[in-house]
Amino acid sequence: MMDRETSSARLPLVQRPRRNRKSDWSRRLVRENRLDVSDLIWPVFLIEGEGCREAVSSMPGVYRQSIDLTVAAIVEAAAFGVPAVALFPNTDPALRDEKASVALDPDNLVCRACRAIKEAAPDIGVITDVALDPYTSHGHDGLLVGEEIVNDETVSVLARQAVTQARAGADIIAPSDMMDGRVGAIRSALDSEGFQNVQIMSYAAKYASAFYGPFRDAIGTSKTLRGDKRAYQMDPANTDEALREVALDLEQGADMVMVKPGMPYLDIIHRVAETFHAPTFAYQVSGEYAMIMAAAQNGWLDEERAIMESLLAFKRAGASGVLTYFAPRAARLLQEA
Ligand SMILES: NCc1[nH]cc(CCC(=O)O)c1CC(=O)O
Ligand SMILES: [Mg+2]
Repeated sequence: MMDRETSSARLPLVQRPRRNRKSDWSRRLVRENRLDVSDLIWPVFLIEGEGCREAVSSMPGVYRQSIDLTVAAIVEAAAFGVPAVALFPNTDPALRDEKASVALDPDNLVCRACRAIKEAAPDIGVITDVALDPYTSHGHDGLLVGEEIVNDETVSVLARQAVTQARAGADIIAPSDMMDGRVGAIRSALDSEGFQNVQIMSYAAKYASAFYGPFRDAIGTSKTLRGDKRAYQMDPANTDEALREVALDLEQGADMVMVKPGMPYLDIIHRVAETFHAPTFAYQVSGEYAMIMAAAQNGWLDEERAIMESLLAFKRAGASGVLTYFAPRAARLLQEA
């Protein structure tokens, strides 16, 4: 029997939320969200050559690799069940020009990689990036005329770039440029070339963010980028505008939409998912990757726990999946768990 003093200290609570947390089996039983390998899209960086592998110094553990090594890594990721990869080329600076000519070359790095991946790993989805920044001498996503990134002229190049990628076997075209009207133009260009089944994942709400820094190191645009991208990427202060952007892209034929960056924009992901009920993806961008890795390398964070918690947060916010440089690692951790 309890003595009078102890029992009088008991709070008269009917609800004790801690009861459900008392053991692992119980926590699993009431868990609301789960991260699954099928949620992961792996962005990879390409370079020319054979057997070539270069570290991206601002992204510890991430490499730019030639097509052969990329294909081998993707075969492995596919075996773990990663459903899709996203390709980003580091173009030889000598090949970059004002018109982004290489974007339309059917034998550019991305197109060759696409064909090689489709051949070696036919069951993984290949996502190609539509934007001109890997190909322009000034590092902008569109054509620069005077001081302006011109919208409509850029859109017609983007539509041709998309068709070029579809011909190389791309499964999903992902425009990351933020020009107005590009989703509609890409949809009709794809359809008129017989690519009705090629999907569009639109970077619908992409913000002008400081968190893209390491990515620009990876594709070699940090040094060449003239000015910034605020005249086409969104103002980090805005939410309603993100909903208007998403609405426009869905009207124009986007099959999936994306919010980018990820963790600082979980509120946007949540509102987009709740409002449109369309497949909504988050991009955990290079700067987010760099933050977690830098803190972990300093011993300030538990690396694996921080990775998995950050990814689960996207699911909780309502994302259908997440583009993350941690994809192969997270896939392995999920399998071990
Ligand atoms: N088309 C540009 C593009 N596509 C993907 C990223 C960033 C991805 C990342 O930071 O991981 C960017 C950077 C930018 O807008 O300058
Ligand atoms: Mg838009």
